[in-house]
Formats: sequence, C-alpha cells, structure tokens
Amino acid sequence: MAKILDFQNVSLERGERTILHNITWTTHTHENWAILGLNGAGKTTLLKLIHGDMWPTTGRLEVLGGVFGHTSIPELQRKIGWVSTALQDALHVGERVEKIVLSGKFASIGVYEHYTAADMAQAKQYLEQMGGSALIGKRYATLSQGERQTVLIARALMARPQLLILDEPCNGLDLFARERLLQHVAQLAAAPDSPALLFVSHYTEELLPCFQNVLLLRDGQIVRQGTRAALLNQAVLSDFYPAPIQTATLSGERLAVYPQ
Ligand SMILES: Nc1ncnc2c1ncn2[C@@H]1O[C@H](COP(=O)(O)OP(=O)(O)OP(=O)(O)O)[C@@H](O)[C@H]1O
Repeated sequence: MAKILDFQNVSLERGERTILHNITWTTHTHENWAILGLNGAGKTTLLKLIHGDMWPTTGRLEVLGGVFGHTSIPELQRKIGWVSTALQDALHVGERVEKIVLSGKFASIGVYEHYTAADMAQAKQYLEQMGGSALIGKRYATLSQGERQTVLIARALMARPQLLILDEPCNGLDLFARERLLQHVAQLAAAPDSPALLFVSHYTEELLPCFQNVLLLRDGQIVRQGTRAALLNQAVLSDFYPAPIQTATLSGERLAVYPQ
C-alpha cells in the first residue's frame, strides 16, 4: 500500500517553544484516521505541516510521495482537500451553492475559469453524495452551518484530492445535523474512489467505525496511535486525558467520553 503520510521524528519549534515533539507516524491509502486531542494539543499545527503551510524544524516529512524540501508545495496542496470553518471567511458567500462547489475544481475561491457542463454535473453529483441536493440554487450565505459543511466537503471533492482533511467538521452543528453529516462522511469513506480521510475532533462519539485508526495527541506529542478497537476504551483514554473520565458505549460502535 502506498504511503499517504510519513512523519519521521518530526518536531516543530516556534521561538523557544516546541509545538510538536518527535512525531513518527505513517498512514497509507485506504486508511482513514481520526486525530483526537484537547484544545492546544497541536492538531491544527499537525494539519498545517501536512498541507505545507508550516515546515518541520527537524525530522523528515513525506506527504503523498513528496519529501519536504524536495517537492513542490503548490502541487502537493492541489492533492489535499482541507475542510474547515476557517475556509468560509474566504468564500464568496453570495454565490450559489453549486458554483461554490464548482470552484473547488479550480482551487480558487470564486469561479473565474471556464467550466463545462460535465463539471457542473459533477458538482451536483458530489452535493447529492453528501446529501445536499436540496441546496442547489440556494445562496451559500443563507445556509445553516450543517448545510455549509456539506457544501464545503462537496467543494473539496471537486479537486479529486488524494487526502481529505476534515478539521472539526461538526463544530456548530446541532445533534441531528451532526448525525446527518457523519453518516454522509461514512458513506463517502465506503465509496471505492474515496480519498484517504483525516478527521480531526475533540469528541470520541464523532469517530465512526470508518475511522479505523486513531492518533491520540497531547501537548504536541503522540500519546498512542493504533486501531480504534485498541484505543477507544476506558483504560487507554483514562491514561490519555489529564483528568478522570467515564465512558459510555453508544450504538454503532461509538464511544462517548465525559469528565467524571
Ligand atoms: N505560530 C505559533 N507560534 C507560537 N505558538 C503557536 C503557534 N501556533 C500554535 N501555537 C501553539 O501551539 C499549541 C498547539 O496549537 P494548535 O492550534 O495546533 O492546537 P489544536 O490542537 O489545534 O487546538 P484547538 O483544539 O484549540 O484548535 C498551542 O499552545 C498554540 O498556542
């Protein structure tokens, strides 16, 4: 299996501070990973490294076959989709939903390039795949947070990324909107042409079984990495979190964690 990410002893320093310490982590095609960590654990910094927005201070980093220092970052970035709420600020929110999705093909925020009928059909198909058919024709600015996330994922898919980063995609979603989004993410993961998924979250209950692998990040260090079966349990998570927790198993192999 080809590698998607290969971190070898990667550290990242800013001034006096080491934000990421000695990260050694390898992922492969057809593996979907979830990254779990509290506020300030280093999740966003790790994503910025993967996306080539930051560089390792020490260590070797290979993403999608390109070794940092020897690869074109803009080319790498075209192969990575990154869905985060931060992206919304850069969109032309007055634009209609299908145009926003279409713009993902050109990795641009507005649609300035010429597009074909096939491109538009593809945009609508990704919207449908993510459960957003009813949004076609609406203006992005009028959508709810859950609907916006649907659009942003469809938009990211338009560039046919090899790696799709879902950076806390459930932020701001109500109970039901969150569930709908998660179920569509699971369907995406099951599709034969799905990109490798990297799902970042604060909450174990969002980690659906399609995320077979989990990285536990604390204070810029990997505490554990492995299968969800090995890591998503009371014993491991009690060790991981800095304060006592209790867990509850939900239906669909999901685990909820609460402070004790
Ligand atoms: N450019 C920077 N210079 C100095 N410190 C930074 C920089 N970027 C991040 N940090 C610090 O590194 C730590 C990790 O930040 P990061 O944003 O990666 O955490 P996170 O896990 O994404 O947190 P959250 O869940 O709150 O989004 C934090 O303490 C943050 O203040």
